Amino acid sequence: MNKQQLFENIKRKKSFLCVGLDTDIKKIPEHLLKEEDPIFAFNKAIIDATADLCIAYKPNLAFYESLGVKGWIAFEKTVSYIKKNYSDQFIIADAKRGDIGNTSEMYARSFFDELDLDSVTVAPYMGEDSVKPFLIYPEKWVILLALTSNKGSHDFQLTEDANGERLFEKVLKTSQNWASDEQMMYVVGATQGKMFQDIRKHVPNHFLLVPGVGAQGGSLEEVCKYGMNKMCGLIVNSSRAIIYADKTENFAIAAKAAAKAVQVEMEEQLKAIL
Ligand SMILES: O=c1ccn([C@@H]2O[C@H](COP(=O)(O)O)[C@@H](O)[C@H]2O)c(=O)[nH]1
Repeated sequence: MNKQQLFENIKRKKSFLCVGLDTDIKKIPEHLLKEEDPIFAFNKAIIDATADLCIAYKPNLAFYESLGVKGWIAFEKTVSYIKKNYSDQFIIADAKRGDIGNTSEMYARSFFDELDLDSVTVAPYMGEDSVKPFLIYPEKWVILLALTSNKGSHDFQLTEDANGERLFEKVLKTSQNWASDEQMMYVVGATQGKMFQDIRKHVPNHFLLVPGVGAQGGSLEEVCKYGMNKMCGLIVNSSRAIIYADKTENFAIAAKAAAKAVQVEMEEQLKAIL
């Protein structure tokens, strides 16, 4: 999917919501445990309930890999289900990969060749040769970690060099030599609030993947105020607040209501640019 198609989906659905499929076997409703593949059964119900309200899904690989082969099978089934039934959805593998070149090449192969996903999150720490192998696939996206939503983002990302440049700024500046805004996005946590102003000074036109609303308490209003651009430029993720809105047999209805509440807020925010 290219940038324009992403924007068309945002306009059509009046939403820039990404539903995070962080599916934890210990948190899903008990009645699903008797299913042959409880994780897939849960995901399928969540996807069917939310697809008209969001433009992207973000399964986080940790939740699947932690279950071994069964988890990987549930992940593949989930991806195939979305692609077959909701082909307009942008799929993000939140895997935070990145290694020496030939190893990154293998990661890229699994997410782009084998699974045909739209994008993968990548850590910038190992530099250009660790990111480039993901960039040889047309219309596939690297989503580079820039300024994350957690407290630990202060440990390295916000530290300054002798010229007062912060590490996340160096990431934004240097990585723009590797790919354009048609192939690269950045992760910026919703909890970073006003910092979106600084982010936009470096990357005015890029899409940003923004986790941290909902369970982590980030403000959608602030993200939009400081981070929205003329093509929206935001994919805002919420995982736990949507998928675990209810733990009973009504979980999918509750997930839909939680997603709807966010979408309504997004529709209001989009009025600034549409
Ligand atoms: O800076 C980051 C980068 C990634 N994440 C991931 O996003 C979701 C957030 O889940 P919630 O339940 O909505 O808090 C999760 O997969 C994280 O690993 C992030 O939160 N912050």
